[in-house]
Amino acid sequence: MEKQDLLAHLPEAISARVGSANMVGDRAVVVVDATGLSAGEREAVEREIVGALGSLDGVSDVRVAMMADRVRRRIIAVGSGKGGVGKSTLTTNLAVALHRMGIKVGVVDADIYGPSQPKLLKLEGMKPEAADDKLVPVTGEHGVPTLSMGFLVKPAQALAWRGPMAGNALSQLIDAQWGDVEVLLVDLPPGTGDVQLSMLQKHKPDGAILVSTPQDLALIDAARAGQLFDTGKVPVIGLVENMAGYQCPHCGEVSDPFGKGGFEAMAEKVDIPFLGRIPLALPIREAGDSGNPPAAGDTAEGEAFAAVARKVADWLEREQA
Ligand SMILES: Nc1ncnc2c1ncn2[C@@H]1O[C@H](COP(=O)(O)OP(=O)(O)OP(=O)(O)O)[C@@H](O)[C@H]1O
Repeated sequence: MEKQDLLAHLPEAISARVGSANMVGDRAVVVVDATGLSAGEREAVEREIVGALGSLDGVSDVRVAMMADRVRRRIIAVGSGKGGVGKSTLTTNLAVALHRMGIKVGVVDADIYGPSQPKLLKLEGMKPEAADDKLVPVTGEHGVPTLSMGFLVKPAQALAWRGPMAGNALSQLIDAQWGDVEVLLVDLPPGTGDVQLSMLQKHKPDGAILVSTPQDLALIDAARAGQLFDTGKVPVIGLVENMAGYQCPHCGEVSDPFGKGGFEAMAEKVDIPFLGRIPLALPIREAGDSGNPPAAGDTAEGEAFAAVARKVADWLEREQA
């Protein structure tokens, strides 16, 4: 029996998903594209195929293989020249904003020395389980599947880690059961260490977003020149200026203690797209502490993150095309 003969016995909705179907001796072997199907739907598809083909003359056994990982998953690394500039805050809010736009996004918190995604996404106390030797990301109320170094190790332990251990831990997070996640945002530790190297060598990102505060211009400029991303031939999607301008908690007026416009000019000079400006605003810090990302709401701060997310979505679309 040829593929067409076997497909003729399956409902159209199922045969449309069949990549290959052939007979190996008296066994029918069917490979199905299970992209986007839940575990229950996959079981139902498998039952139906076994039921339909198992009763045919000449078929004594049916094997169904589900190819769940046909999703073209893009990895976007979020990095910074130095710590404390809001890289984790941006990653969280970008993920929540992209999720609200209907993009299937997941977060890897690769910051071994200061994993903060469990707190930012209100996942503290949750633990990922393992299935088929792979971690299953946890998903909280913000709807973003997440895996964090914080789930694997205590920060004090991680301080003693050397390259290979950090690299292995990163691989466990990235090669996890991400299901139908299309975009994986990776919150990197600051600077250029073992995790970043491992990221470039083993899990080359499709693009990178750099975060900086306005007064770090010189630093990021210098950092960029020697940027791992450049040498690793990872396209920089753009720069985000965080803590730009101070928003008065009383009157809401924004002032610019570090000046204004220099960041954009710098982005232009080094020919990197400017993705947007996030104000230095008390609600952003408070939201981080309570695990309620502003991007989940419709405040001015939430809109600032949504604007960056729209540019990232544009990039994803262009890159796909
Ligand atoms: N735009 C902002 N307005 C006010 N507070 C902010 C803003 N962005 C970040 N913060 C606060 O600054 C602190 C550092 O932010 P965050 O942890 O996101 O930085 P990071 O670059 O990831 O740091 P690390 O190097 O520790 O990973 C946090 O307390 C966060 O709530």
